[in-house]
Amino acid sequence: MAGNTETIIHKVVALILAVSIDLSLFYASDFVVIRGVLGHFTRLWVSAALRFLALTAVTLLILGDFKPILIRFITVYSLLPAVFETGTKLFYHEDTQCGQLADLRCWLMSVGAMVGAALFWEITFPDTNESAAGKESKQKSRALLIRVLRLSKPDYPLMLGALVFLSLAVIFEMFIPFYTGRVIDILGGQYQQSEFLYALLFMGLYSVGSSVSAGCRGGLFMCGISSLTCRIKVNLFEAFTKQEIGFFEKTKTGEITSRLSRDTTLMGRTVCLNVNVLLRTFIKTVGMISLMMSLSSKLTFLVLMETPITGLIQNTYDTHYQRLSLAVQDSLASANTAVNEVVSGIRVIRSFKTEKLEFNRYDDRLMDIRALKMHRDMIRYVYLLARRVRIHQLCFVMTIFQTLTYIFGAMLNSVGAAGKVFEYQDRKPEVSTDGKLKPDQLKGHVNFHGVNFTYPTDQNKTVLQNLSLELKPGQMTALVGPSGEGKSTCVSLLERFYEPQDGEILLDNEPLKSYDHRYLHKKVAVVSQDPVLFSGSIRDNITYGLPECSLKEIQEAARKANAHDFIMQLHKGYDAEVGEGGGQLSKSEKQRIAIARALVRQPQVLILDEITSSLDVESENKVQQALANCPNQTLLVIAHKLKTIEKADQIVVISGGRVEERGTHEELMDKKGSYYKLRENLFTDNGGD
Ligand SMILES: Nc1ncnc2c1ncn2[C@@H]1O[C@H](COP(=O)(O)OP(=O)(O)OP(=O)(O)O)[C@@H](O)[C@H]1O
Repeated sequence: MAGNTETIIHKVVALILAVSIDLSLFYASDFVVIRGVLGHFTRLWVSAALRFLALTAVTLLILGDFKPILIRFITVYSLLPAVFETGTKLFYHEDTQCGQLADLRCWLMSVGAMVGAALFWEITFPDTNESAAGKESKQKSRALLIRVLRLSKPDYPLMLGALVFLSLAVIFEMFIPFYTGRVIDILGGQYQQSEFLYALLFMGLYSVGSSVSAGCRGGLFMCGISSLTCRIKVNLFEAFTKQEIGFFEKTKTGEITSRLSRDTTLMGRTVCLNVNVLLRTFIKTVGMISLMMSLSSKLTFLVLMETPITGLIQNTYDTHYQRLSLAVQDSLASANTAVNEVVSGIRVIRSFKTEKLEFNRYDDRLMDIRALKMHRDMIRYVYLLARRVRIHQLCFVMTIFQTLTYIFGAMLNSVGAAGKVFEYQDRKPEVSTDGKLKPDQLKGHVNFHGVNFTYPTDQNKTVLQNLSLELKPGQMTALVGPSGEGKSTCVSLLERFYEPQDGEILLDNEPLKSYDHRYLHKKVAVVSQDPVLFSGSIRDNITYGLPECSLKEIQEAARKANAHDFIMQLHKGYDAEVGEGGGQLSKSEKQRIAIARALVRQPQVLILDEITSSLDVESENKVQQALANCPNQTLLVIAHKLKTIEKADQIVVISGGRVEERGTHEELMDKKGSYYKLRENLFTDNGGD
C-alpha cells in the first residue's frame, strides 16, 4: 500500500515537473529572434528536440525506468507541433498561428492532439510487451484473423473473382445517382428527348450491371465460404481424432460437437462475409475520399478528424462484445452437452424418473445463455445508439468510415469462434503417436516395469502403484482380482490410451511409444467386455481399419471366433447390416464379431477383457479352443469367472494397483493366499462359475 502511494507521488511529481519544464521551453522559444523560413524551421525543430530531451530526462530521473509507451508519448508530444507546422508549410505554403506565437491555447491544443493521437494508437495497436489482458486479446484476435485469412489461401482465386465483381458492383452503384441526377435535371429543366433517353439507358445499364456483379460477387463468396468451412471442419475433426483418450474424458461431448458444427460454420461464414462487406466499404471509402479531396482537402481532413473518437468507441465496444460472445459460445456448448447426455442416457433417466431434474438443468443453462445474450445485446444497443447520434451529426462519408471500423471490429469478434477452433486444432496430444518402429518380426514379449499411473481426470488417486508384470510369448496370462483394482487400466496402458507417469512398458524390449501407431494396434489387439460396432455390414466391422483383407481371411477369423455359422444364417451373410452401434445383433453375436475383428489382424498380443461375461458356455469353449490353436501368440485374459483361466500359464492377482500374487492355478491354490480366497468367495457367492 505504502509502495503504491509512493509510486503515485512519483508520477504526479514527474508530471508537474514535465509540464513546468515544457511550458518554460515553450515560452522561452518565443524570445528567440528568428529570420526567414529556414530560421523559423530551425527554431521549431530545435525546440522540439529540446522538449524531447528535457521530458526524457525528467522521466528517467524521477521514475527511474522508461517504458516503451512513455517513449512513444514523449516522441509524439515533442514532435507533433513541428511536424504539423512543417507539413502545413510544405503542402499549403501557409503558416499556422501556433507556429508563430507562444500562446497557451496553442500549447493546450497540441497537448490535446497528442493525447488523442497517442490514446488512439495505444488502444488500436497495442504494444505486445504490455500485459493488459484486453490488449493481449486484441492482438490475439488480429493474429487469429490473419490465420483464418491464410487458411483461405486455396480459395483466393474465388475471392479474387469476387473482388473483381465487387469492385464492378460498387463502381456501377456509384454511377447510378449521377445518372438519376441527370434524369431529374432534364425533367426539371428543358426537356430533350435524346439526352433523356441517353441518361435513362445508362442508368438502366449501370443498375443491371451493379445487380449482376453483386450477384456474381455473392455467389463466389458463398462458394469460398463453403469450401473454407469444409476445410476447417475436416482439420478440426482430424485434430480431435488424434487426441489422447484422456482428452475425451475431460472434454464434454457437447463442447466437441459445438466446436465442430457451430464454431466452424461461424468462423468460415462470418469472417468471409465481413471481408466481403469490408472490401465493399473500403472501395467505397477510397472512392468517396478521392472525390472529397478533389473538392476540398481541408474539409476532408476536418471530417476525418473524428476518426480517433470512432476508433476509441469501437475499441471499447469490441473488447466487451468479444468477451461476452466467447461466454455465449461456452454456454451454448454446455447446453449442447446437457442435451447429448439426456439423449444418450434416456433409459437411465426414464428408469430413475429424473426427467424434471434434467429439464431444470437444461433450462438453467438456457437461462445463462439468455442473460449473457441480453447483456451483450444491451452493450450493442448502447453502441449502435451512440453511432447513430454521431451519424446524424456528421456527413455521409463518415458513415462509410464508421462502417469500416465497425466491420473490422465485427471481424475481430467473429474470430472468437476461430480462437476456440484453433485452440483444439493446435492442441498437441499428451500421448504422442509419432513412433516409427515397425519390425518385421515381433515376438510379443511384454514387460511392465515399475508402472505408476493416475487417470488425468482424477489425479489424486493412484490407480497403479509400482506395478511390474511380464507377459511371455506363446503363454496365456490371466489378470484376476477384485473389481476396481486396476486390471482394465493395465490393458488401457498396453493399448497406449494413456501414458504412465512413472515406469515404462516394453514390447520386445522397446518402449511402447517408439512403435508406429498403426503397427502397434495391428499387433496388439483387444476385445473388450462392451464391444463397440459401427453401423455398416458385418464384413465392414470385421475388416475395420484393414480394407485390404480378403473374404477368406475374414471367414477364417469368424470361424475361430465361433461367429461364422450365425453370420451365414443371416439373410445377406457377411454383407448383413449390424445397425447403429450393432443394435440389430445380440450381445453375444456382437462379442463374437468383435473377437473376429481382433483375430483377423493376426495380432501378436491378444487381450481379452472380460469377454466371457456375454458368451454362452458353448461359444466360450469354442473361442478358447480357437485361441489355443495360436501357440505363438501372447494372450492376456482378464476374467472374473475364475474357472475359465485355470489353464493359464500364469495367473496374476492384482489388488490396490499392485501385483499381490502370481503363479499357476495349482501353485496359487497351494499357497492359500488371495487367489485362493477369491475363488472361495466366488464359490460361496455364485457356485463357482
Ligand atoms: N477413465 C477413468 N478415469 C478415472 N478413473 C478411472 C477411469 N477408469 C477407471 N478408473 C478408476 O480406476 C480404478 C481401476 O479401474 P479398472 O477399470 O482398471 O478396474 P478393474 O480392476 O478392471 O475393475 P473391473 O474388474 O470391475 O473391470 C477404479 O477405481 C476406477 O474407478
